Amino acid sequence: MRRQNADDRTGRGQRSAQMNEGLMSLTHPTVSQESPQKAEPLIRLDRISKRFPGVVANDEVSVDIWPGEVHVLLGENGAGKSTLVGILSGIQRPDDGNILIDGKEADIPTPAAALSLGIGTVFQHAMLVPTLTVAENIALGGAPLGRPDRTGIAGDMARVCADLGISVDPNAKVGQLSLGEQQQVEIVRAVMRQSRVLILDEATAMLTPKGAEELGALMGRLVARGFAVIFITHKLNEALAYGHRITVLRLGRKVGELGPDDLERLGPKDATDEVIRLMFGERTAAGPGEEAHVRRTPLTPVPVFEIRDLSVSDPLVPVEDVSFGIRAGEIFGLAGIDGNGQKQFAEALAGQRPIASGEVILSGAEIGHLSPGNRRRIGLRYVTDDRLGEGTVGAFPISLNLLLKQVGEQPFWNRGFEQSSAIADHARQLVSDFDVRTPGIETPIGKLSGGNIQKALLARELTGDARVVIFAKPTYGLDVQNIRATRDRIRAAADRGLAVLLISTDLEEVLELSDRIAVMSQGRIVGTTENDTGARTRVGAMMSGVAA
Ligand SMILES: Nc1ncnc2c1ncn2[C@@H]1O[C@H](COP(=O)(O)OP(=O)(O)OP(=O)(O)O)[C@@H](O)[C@H]1O
Repeated sequence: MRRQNADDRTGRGQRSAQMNEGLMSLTHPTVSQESPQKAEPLIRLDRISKRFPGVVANDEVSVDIWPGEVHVLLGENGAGKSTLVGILSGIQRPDDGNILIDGKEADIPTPAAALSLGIGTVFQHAMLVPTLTVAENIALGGAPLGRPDRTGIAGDMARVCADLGISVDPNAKVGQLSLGEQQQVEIVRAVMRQSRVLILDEATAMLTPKGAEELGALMGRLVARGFAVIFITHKLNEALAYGHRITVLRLGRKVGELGPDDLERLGPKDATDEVIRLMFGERTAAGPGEEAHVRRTPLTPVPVFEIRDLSVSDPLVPVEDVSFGIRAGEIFGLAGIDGNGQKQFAEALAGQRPIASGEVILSGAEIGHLSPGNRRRIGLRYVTDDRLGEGTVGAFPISLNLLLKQVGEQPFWNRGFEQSSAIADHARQLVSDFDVRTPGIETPIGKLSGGNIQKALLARELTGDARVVIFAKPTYGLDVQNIRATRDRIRAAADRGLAVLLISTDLEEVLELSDRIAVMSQGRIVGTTENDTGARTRVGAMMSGVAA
């Protein structure tokens, strides 16, 4: 892990003056190199609030963005980071609060407005046209620096690239560049459009370790030249290696900020501990009925569901060598930041994706070669997080959706003929048992609220001869009541003796329900722990890429 010295970090170092002259005159007439840490921040977000139905994504968040600093935004999935930068980049409008740029109140109604205010955004997946060259992409959407001609653009680009230490061929087709190089092109484009603030939203998430390191070094060079960088990451080592200031968000609120002095004083180890405490520390607000995890039924000694050395091919996140077992009555939590292979893993277990190698064993029998339907018949159930896409057919009535995985089977179909009264009886029973609020069983399921669709999915997957249930992000996007109802169902399923795999990006949920917890990162299990005292910190550390 590399930390820059204080001069580097504030951009006050001697090297900046001459080195930057060319670039600064080209791009940055307003940022003073003498004192980037002047009294006024470049951007002040003042008590910004943003609400979505059922959730406060940003709750009076105040953040100052200084030139010459990489400002890291940290927080669990759903903490409110993307909403906050979305407000800055003109994608979202705040409900309350003010944005000040250079001390003056600013309105950012559109992405174009953000650009014209000097705020550029670089996304995880580069937003360039792959069939065009680098220079053509840079010229797209308006000529940077008022230069309509290609030669002029190429000249400006060469200067910016040279100054930032980037070597990209302007004539190369973007589709042939690595993702890291594409992001560099986006940064060059933003600089050439006179951006003063660069937002990098999980820009390192898809990069190789080398690509991430190069991007980190480039961020360092940018801030040394007086730019401000807002960097969102889930990796603590990156936050501490490249960040000069760290703001931690939790459940939409700002829960802490470590400035350059704090980071210097604490050093990497104590700063890591402090950030983990802020991100995952004591529960801030217990929801109704939330309580510490209590085991209610004794577990069987032998796992009923076992995964041995399972690997799943995937171009983005391959799953590698995953092994664990779940006993009847046990809830095994699989925590992790979204997009770390959980979906690929769950789909492979459910039979929706081929397994590259390894075994899936249910009650002693290897089932990895079985179709999804046959896995279901022997008791394996999968509650997908894609409720409307993969889990249900929106235009079909509830009654049919409740039987979607049993179409053609007795007693609901007989020699290909629908048995309407059996289907209706079954639907009425489940709608009543699972409290699905609907005008009727013939209502298209797509017309129901998210919470009621989830109830119908649970009804379908938890009834019959279920023995193992895999839940993928089961409460994602639900309101508080439906979250409670879903968690109660999960616990009740385990209490009935089912083996439960709970895949969730919500650490509170995993801690509330699980007996044991594993963390998946980049397709691998990076650690497993009992859900006992200290589990929160251990799991939080593993989720942030810090060894527990
Ligand atoms: N367009 C939207 N409509 C409804 N809810 C939304 C919308 N955008 C975000 N949310 C909700 O707002 C909350 C904050 O989301 P946000 O994406 O800002 O978090 P985040 O910290 O960026 O998470 P992640 O690390 O997963 O990207 C979440 O509960 C999310 O579900």
